[in-house]
Amino acid sequence: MELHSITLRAMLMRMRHPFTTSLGTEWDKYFILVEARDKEGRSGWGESVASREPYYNEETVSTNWSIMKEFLIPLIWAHKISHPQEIGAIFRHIRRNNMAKAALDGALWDLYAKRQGLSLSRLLGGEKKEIEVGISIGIQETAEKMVEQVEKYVEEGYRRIKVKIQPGDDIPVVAAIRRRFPDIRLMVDANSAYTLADLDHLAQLDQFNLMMIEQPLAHDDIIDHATFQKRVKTPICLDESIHSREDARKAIELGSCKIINIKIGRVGGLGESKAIHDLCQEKGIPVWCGGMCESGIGRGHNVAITTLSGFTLPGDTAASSRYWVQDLIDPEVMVEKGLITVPQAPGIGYDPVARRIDECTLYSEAFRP
Ligand SMILES: O=C(O)CCC(=O)C1=CC=C[C@@H](O)C1C(=O)O
Ligand SMILES: [Mg+2]
Repeated sequence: MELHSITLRAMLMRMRHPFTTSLGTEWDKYFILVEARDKEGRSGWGESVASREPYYNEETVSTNWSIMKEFLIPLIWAHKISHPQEIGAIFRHIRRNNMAKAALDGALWDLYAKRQGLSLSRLLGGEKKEIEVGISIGIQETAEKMVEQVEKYVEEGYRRIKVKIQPGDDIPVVAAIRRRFPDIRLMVDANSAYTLADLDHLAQLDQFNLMMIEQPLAHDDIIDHATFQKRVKTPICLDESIHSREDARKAIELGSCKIINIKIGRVGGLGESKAIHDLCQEKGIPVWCGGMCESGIGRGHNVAITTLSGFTLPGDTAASSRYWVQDLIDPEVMVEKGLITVPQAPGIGYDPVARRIDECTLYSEAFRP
């Protein structure tokens, strides 16, 4: 693949509604968009899911920008890349910075798929023509407001509901949802808001027949999660703790979880996502695709990876309209009765809209080999 340039854009998109988790509230979306262009003028697109602040993990928009500029983009220029599957190895000696790596990796996979005339889904080996999706609902001021939100998304047809919890906003909220909806597929995500001292309290969640409890304990833990998993019958799902296939292998061996949330950004790209998927499939661990409130570009990548057969649980890739008045892509990601029809056009299959991208660009920088 002979590249002409890589352009980074710092983007700002206003969110329809603020999104609150135990980590804080997001009011708008500040992120990096990557465009990799080949000599024939085709473009591949990727998105970094690092945020303004290092709360979800240690990465931010500014650390991603400098890691890409100083280290990752020069590594791309220094290698002849014939298939994007090679990128993982090219970046390997740069520790972590997975969201920066994944953004460049994603742009190169999209570009490669377009050059081959293949959808990204097919290139990755995905088979599904449609994917089942759920939604992630942020913490609300009251349990009643949470029930209203759940009602809205159940009516829209989402295939499972995930609600954010934190100490003080947990058991009564879940109880209120269950009273109103005894049978929906329901799960909770704590974003590491609890410790081992909360185990008795958290064990009360077992009475609600939840699909899973996502990342209840520390972001860097797999030991205490194993202790907790022994204590509860509800499956534990790891998100923040899993950065690689190796992390997944160790967590599975220890019994730290029964389900894994795969986020392409958190694990450093599509190659590593696929490796975790393959391992989990071999070990009988169901996986699903997490979300980071992505624009349409990141959503497109999420849709493509979800078509792999081991993604047996609905993910967090909701419709574009869940966060955006107007997305960056055409057509937007649409969800009907909880299903997304997988686009068959080359690459991610959703076209970036140049005017919309320009409107949201704060600043940009182009790099040439
Ligand atoms: O709608 C989405 O994209 C999923 C939103 C979501 O749940 C999350 C977004 C960003 C950071 C985290 O709090 C998080 C998650 O933990 O899964
Ligand atoms: Mg999570």
